[in-house]
Amino acid sequence: MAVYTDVSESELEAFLAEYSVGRLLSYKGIAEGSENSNFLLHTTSGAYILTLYEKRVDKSDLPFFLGLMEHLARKGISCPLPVHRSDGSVTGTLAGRTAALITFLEGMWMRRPTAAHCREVGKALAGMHLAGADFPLSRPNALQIDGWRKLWDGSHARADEVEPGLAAEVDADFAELGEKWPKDLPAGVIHADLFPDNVFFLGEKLSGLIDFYFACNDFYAYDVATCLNAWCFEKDFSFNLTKGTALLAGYQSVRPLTSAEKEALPILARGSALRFMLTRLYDWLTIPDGALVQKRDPMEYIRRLRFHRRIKSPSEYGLR
Ligand SMILES: Nc1ncnc2c1ncn2[C@@H]1O[C@H](COP(=O)(O)OP(=O)(O)O)[C@@H](O)[C@H]1O
Ligand SMILES: N[C@@H](CCOP(=O)(O)O)C(=O)O
Repeated sequence: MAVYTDVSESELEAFLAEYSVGRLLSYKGIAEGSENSNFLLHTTSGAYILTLYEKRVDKSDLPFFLGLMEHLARKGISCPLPVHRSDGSVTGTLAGRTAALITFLEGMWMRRPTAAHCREVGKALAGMHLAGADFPLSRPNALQIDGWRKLWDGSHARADEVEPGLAAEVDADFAELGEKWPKDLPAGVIHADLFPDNVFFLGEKLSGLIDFYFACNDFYAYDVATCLNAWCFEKDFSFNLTKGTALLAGYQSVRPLTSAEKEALPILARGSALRFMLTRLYDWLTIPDGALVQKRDPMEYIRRLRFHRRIKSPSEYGLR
């Protein structure tokens, strides 16, 4: 459920009066998503998404996130476009929250992506990396190793409640990743959360990317590694080599990886699995049952971590 804040019709109409989007016809909360409150709106000029930013989004990051969507859309990437208000700004206040209106993207996310979808997502990710290269703003990745440590410090004492031995197992990952994490790879603006629920398709054709609220500056290959984790594992946690091959070939058809990036892929995939395991674990242990925030299973990413620890060569991901 991702409607944390209720919005009344009269306050929404007052908010919309600052936009040239016509008259409000209908609005409803969207159950999907986890960080913010989202509503689907229909007005006499079309469909829009209204987002009320909740407490996990730092408001000072909004110019980066919304500016990035605008920059990418201008460069031909299919993603939502923030709608400007009459004073030129892209955010206002609604129901006590900072809020923005963005354009509606057609399509749906794939619950069971195929290799063809993986290839498309690889191409789109590389296209986004190239298009973001001259975006003038930057935002450090708060979820790099120091950020992971903070999450781990808040979870370590109770980690063995999820699986006995987990605390020691993950301590060893931290030690190894701290030592082996690459220092210098091609970097720029990355999406950082390009999971299937953030990519829309119309049939097998990718229709757009959404949810840029983790976007930041980091290694491009780290974004590729995140996609391998999110798109290429099956429900039984086996890695699907056909999907990995398709995703990496799709990416490289637009932006070939350097040999240093290829070599770093196993460690980046392991780090990315640890990052998502940690945010999930932290939420799992700290969010009370019955709260509105959607809790995701950290074990899914522990299983991926174990897979990456055994990788001997990047070719095991399907890299050519
Ligand atoms: N521009 C958009 N066009 C169409 N649907 C959207 C758009 N943005 C968000 N949505 C819908 O809202 C849901 C939640 O959006 P998302 O940005 O992932 O939220 P959160 O940041 O809270 O996770 C998506 O799964 C999708 O159904
Ligand atoms: N993709 C993350 C959670 C972030 O959720 P989103 O709804 O903002 O995409 C995970 O799976 O752990």
